[in-house]
Order: sequence, then structure tokens, then C-alpha cells
Amino acid sequence: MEEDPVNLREFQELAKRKLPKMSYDYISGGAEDQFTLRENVEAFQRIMLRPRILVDVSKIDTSSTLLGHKMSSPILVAPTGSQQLAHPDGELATARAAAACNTIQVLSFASDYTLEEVASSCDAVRFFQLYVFKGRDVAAAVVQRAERNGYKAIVLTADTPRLGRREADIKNKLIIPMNRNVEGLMSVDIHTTGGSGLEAFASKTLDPSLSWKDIEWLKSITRLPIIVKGVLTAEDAIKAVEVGVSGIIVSNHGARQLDYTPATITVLEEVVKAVSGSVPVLLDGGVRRGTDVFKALALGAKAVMIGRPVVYGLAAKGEDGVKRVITMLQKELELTMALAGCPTLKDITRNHVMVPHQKPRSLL
Ligand SMILES: Cc1cc2nc3c(=O)[nH]c(=O)nc-3n(C[C@H](O)[C@H](O)[C@H](O)COP(=O)(O)O)c2cc1C
Ligand SMILES: CCCCC(=O)C(=O)O
Repeated sequence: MEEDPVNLREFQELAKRKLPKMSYDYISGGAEDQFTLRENVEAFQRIMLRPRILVDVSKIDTSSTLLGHKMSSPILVAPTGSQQLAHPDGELATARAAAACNTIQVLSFASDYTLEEVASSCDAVRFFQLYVFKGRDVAAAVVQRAERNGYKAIVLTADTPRLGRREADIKNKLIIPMNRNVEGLMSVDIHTTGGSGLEAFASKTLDPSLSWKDIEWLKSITRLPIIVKGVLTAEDAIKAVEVGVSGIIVSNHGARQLDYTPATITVLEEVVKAVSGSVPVLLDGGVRRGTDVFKALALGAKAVMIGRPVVYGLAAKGEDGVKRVITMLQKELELTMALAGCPTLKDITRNHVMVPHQKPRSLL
């Protein structure tokens, strides 16, 4: 009988056994030396908790809201592309699992099921993640379709003017399915003479000229709130607020873009301070435990997103696997809150964590 994972790391091990090497390497991998990939996880492990005792924790409430939408917990599903590499049901399974868990799925622009197929798969609040391709009309058309199909926010990924260098994908000559959301809107020859097929596609499509002034353009083509994903500094957080975004995601793209960026949890507080409550700040990267979620909330995040764990759940057990990954993390958060003396999310404060001097271990 197949074993039942008891934590998110065991889901990763199961996914590794089930997936072809090319797919597993693409999902699990990071850029270049994968320094940041390790840091995203390890930086969480350097933060200790300061629990409070003798608090009535007979009732724990993990429920939260984001941009006015209710969620059962502050844990969202991050946008991850090409989910059919993990399971034939891909984004449809993820959509149904997220809906069943009462959380928000951010659908990737690079989804294997179209945004319309996902929208009609089940009733739920969901957001749409945008990549801006050269010749802006593709983005404009896709954003308008997202709006028509009931997506509630646009998550603009801003850390990918070009694709990061992922060496496993180069070696494996990664083959990626053609982007379904742009079918009929553009044709791209993704034949390569070797190397990563995703890199070949990305270098032909992504628009590296995208800049802050384009937020104005994005606002002119949609009424949806815009959340910017990929902020790692106070400087950019301030800019984002100035140009009128509705939310910020502290993210280094799961360490798949620029290597040697800091672990996201180590720059969260800087960003939170810079925006001083004007917009919600989310975080993704390396969240693997309920205690990680708790730590991010203590340092000022409104919510967190999980990327790889969802894809591992999908690879391991399809829709049920995704449900179990999300539920497992929600339950771990609930237990952490009880053991730390925090019956509601509002009770989690900066005083509940001890943050070490922020130097990566290998530089000490
Ligand atoms: C397989 C995979 C595909 C991804 N695809 C996208 C994408 O299409 N758009 C995007 O904005 N981020 C993408 N990301 C980044 C995630 O949204 C998120 O930032 C990251 O996975 C969070 O880190 P974690 O995997 O450690 O949870 C992808 C990440 C992975 C692992
Ligand atoms: C154009 C890149 C799409 C997938 C992606 O964002 C990733 O693999 O990290």
C-alpha cells in the first residue's frame, strides 16, 4: 500500500518517486547555485517562537480576509505554470481543491487548462497571474478575459523580465506544453536546438521593457485590483504603493529567478514597515510548516502563498493530494496558534518570534 504523507516534505518525496525526472527537476529546481532555494527554507528554521502560556485556546479561529474576500486561513495557492507536468487534471484539480478548502487559487498565466476552463470548473474566488508579453495586446486580451470570467484580482509578476537560469532544465532539455491561454492570439516557434524549451519560449515572449509606468497602462485596461509579485526591497514597496497597487507579494519566485536574493522571510519586515499598513503584504517562498505561516504573520504578512507543495500534492494524489496539502498546513497553523497562545490571527504579534541577526548561515 502507498504510504500516507504526514507532512509537506513527505509529499515532496512521494512526488519525486512518481514523476519523470524532467518534470520533478523543473518543479523542484531553482536558479544557478540554488543558494536562495535552500535559504528560503532555512531562514524560517532560524526564527524561534516565543509562546505565551495560560491563554484560553479552547477555540482557535484561523479565518482571514484578503481584499474583502473571506478565506478559511491566510494560506493561498501560488501561481505555478504547466501543472499537467504533475498530473493530467492539472489546474482543474488545484482549483477544486482550493475551493473545497475555502482558499484562493492564483491561476498562472502559464496554465495548461485555459482560464475559462478553470473558471467553469467550480465556483470560487480566484485571482489571475499575469505575464506581459511583447506587444502588449496579448496581455490586454487575456486580462479582459480574466475579468469577464470572474477573476477578482490581477497578480502582476514583476521579477521575470527574462527567465532565470535553471541548469537542470537546460540539461534535461525541458519540453513544456504550449501556453493555452494565448492560443489563437500568437504563434511561437518553440523548437530548440537543445537546452530548456521554457527558456526558448520565454526569450521569445516575455517583454523585458516592462516598467513601473506600465502599471498605469494595466490600470487603464482593467477595473480589477492589481497586486505586484516579486517585491524584495523597501524601495520597490514604496514605488508600488505610489503607483497605486492594491497589494504586494514579497517573493523571489521560489528562488527560480535571481539567485543570491535573500530568503523572503528575511526581507518581509523591511517591506511591511515601508508600506505602513497602506496595502496588504503577502509572502511566498519556503513555507512548509504551520510554524512558517505563523512566523510570517508575526512579521507582518497578511497571508502567505504556497507554490511547490501544492504541485507535489497534485503529483502525488491529484485533487485529493492538493486538498490534503492545504488542509495539513491549515491544521498545523491552527495547532501552532493554540500552542503559542494565539486564539485568533490578530493575537499573533511581533513579540511571538525571535529573529536572529539576518545573515545567511554560509556567510557567517
Ligand atoms: C513549477 C513552478 C512554476 C511556477 N510558475 C509560476 C508562474 O507561472 N507565475 C508566477 O508568477 N510564479 C510562478 N512560480 C513561482 C510561485 O508563484 C511562487 O512564487 C513560488 O513557488 C513560492 O515558493 P515555494 O515553491 O517555495 O512555495 C512557479 C513556481 C514553481 C515551483
Ligand atoms: C514564463 C515562465 C513560466 C513559468 C514560471 O514562472 C516558472 O517556471 O517559474
